[in-house]
Amino acid sequence: MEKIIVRGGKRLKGRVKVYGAKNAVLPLIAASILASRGTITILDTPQLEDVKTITKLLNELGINTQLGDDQVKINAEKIHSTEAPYDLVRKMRASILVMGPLLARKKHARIPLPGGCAIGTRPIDQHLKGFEALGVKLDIQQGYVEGYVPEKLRGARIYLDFPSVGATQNILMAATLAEGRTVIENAACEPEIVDLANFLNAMGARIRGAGTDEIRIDGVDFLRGTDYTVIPDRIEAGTYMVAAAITRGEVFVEGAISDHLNPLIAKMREMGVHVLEGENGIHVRAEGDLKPVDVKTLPYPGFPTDLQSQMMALQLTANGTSLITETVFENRFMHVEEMKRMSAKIKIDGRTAVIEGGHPLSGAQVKATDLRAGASLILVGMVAEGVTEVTELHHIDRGYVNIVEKLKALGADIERVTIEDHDESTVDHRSYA
Ligand SMILES: CC(=O)N[C@H]1[C@@H](OP(=O)(O)OP(=O)(O)OC[C@H]2O[C@@H](n3ccc(=O)[nH]c3=O)[C@H](O)[C@@H]2O)O[C@H](CO)[C@@H](O)[C@@H]1O
Ligand SMILES: C=C(OP(=O)(O)O)C(=O)O
Repeated sequence: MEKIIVRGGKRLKGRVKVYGAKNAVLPLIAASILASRGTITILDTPQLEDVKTITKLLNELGINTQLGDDQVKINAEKIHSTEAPYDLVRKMRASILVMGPLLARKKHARIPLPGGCAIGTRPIDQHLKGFEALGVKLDIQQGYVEGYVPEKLRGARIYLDFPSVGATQNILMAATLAEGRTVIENAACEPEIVDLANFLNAMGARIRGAGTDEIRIDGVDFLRGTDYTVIPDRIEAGTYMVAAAITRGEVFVEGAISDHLNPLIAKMREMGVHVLEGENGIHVRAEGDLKPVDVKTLPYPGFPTDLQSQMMALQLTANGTSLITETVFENRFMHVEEMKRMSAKIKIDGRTAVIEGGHPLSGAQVKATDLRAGASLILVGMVAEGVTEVTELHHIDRGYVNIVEKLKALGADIERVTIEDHDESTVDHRSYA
């Protein structure tokens, strides 16, 4: 078993560089399925477990991939299969993003239903509604969703009931090769959507309006390979910004794009954290008392749910009562019970967490209940008295490369260790996403 061991009390200082965005690169890799000519190279690709999982998934479809140190090369000229294996999909919900590209390219896809996960039920009804509007026939049986295109995909006007990031991406990808115009209304506006549209346009697609709530796609006959650099990870950047503030340190987060992080920057400033937005990154400095602040998670440009637990860690160090209302996922407070083991004073009232800041925190043995929860427990550990041990690291590895090394370089007392565990089963029963 692996653990991250943190000893609290160190002030972080220095410079940390963010990698390419997990939530941008996964859809780009899925979208590569659409390129029937030439090779795609995605630069600044982070070496995350999720990236390895989706490239393996492409390999299962017969697609050639080469994952290098900071790039992935994909040649999807030949595709042998249109069925995604359950073992890969259960590891990573973003696997569902291969469905739109497969339907567009091969007129068929059979994908295991991704199911729920720790943070919520996460249905895919909006993805499926979009596919049906484009002319896909769907059949759901034995835990799989199967789609086929009897004739051609045809452009349509699709209104999303909620601006789902994944549904917007899946429909956008399918529509690139549909006949005529598709309009996605109430589309998600996240920077990762804009990045996907820019990537598809570089492949020869005709997409306008990405980044607004109405995206128009005019179908083309084929897409081709291109070289493309993925955007920096705003959630990784935000995590290091909080790491600087929570330890009352001073850190330059290189590569962070402030436009992508406006809600976090605004809330940190309300708390009294000094945030300087530069061209090449964001400088964060904090000292002394911080003020409590109320936060509500929302689709972009609102406060991101993926930074909710990290923000909660910071609120624990503010003087007074803060609130967090989680409106995106119905069960994204799993970290609260773990934080309570570290003496955090938090109460949950429905979708709102009431955080009593300013009380001493103590190190404890805790487990990462999901990806961002894992990061937030490390953050609390950095200001807790004594030793914190975080387990279930497979969650953290889905989204953070070298988090221990990066925090150590900033001065944190942190290490990752492997403990012999004789009772451990040899069968991997872990569910990841
Ligand atoms: C790989 C990736 O990019 N993951 C991100 C993506 O996830 P993901 O794309 O899964 O998130 P969505 O925006 O789709 O989900 C938001 C909400 O919509 C609901 N919903 C979604 C689709 C659907 O068909 N029906 C439905 O009800 C979900 O259950 C959830 O409550 O956006 C989330 C919201 O910013 C982030 O937290 C995830 O990190
Ligand atoms: C929830 C997340 O990812 P996923 O959608 O892949 O589970 C995340 O990145 O915080």
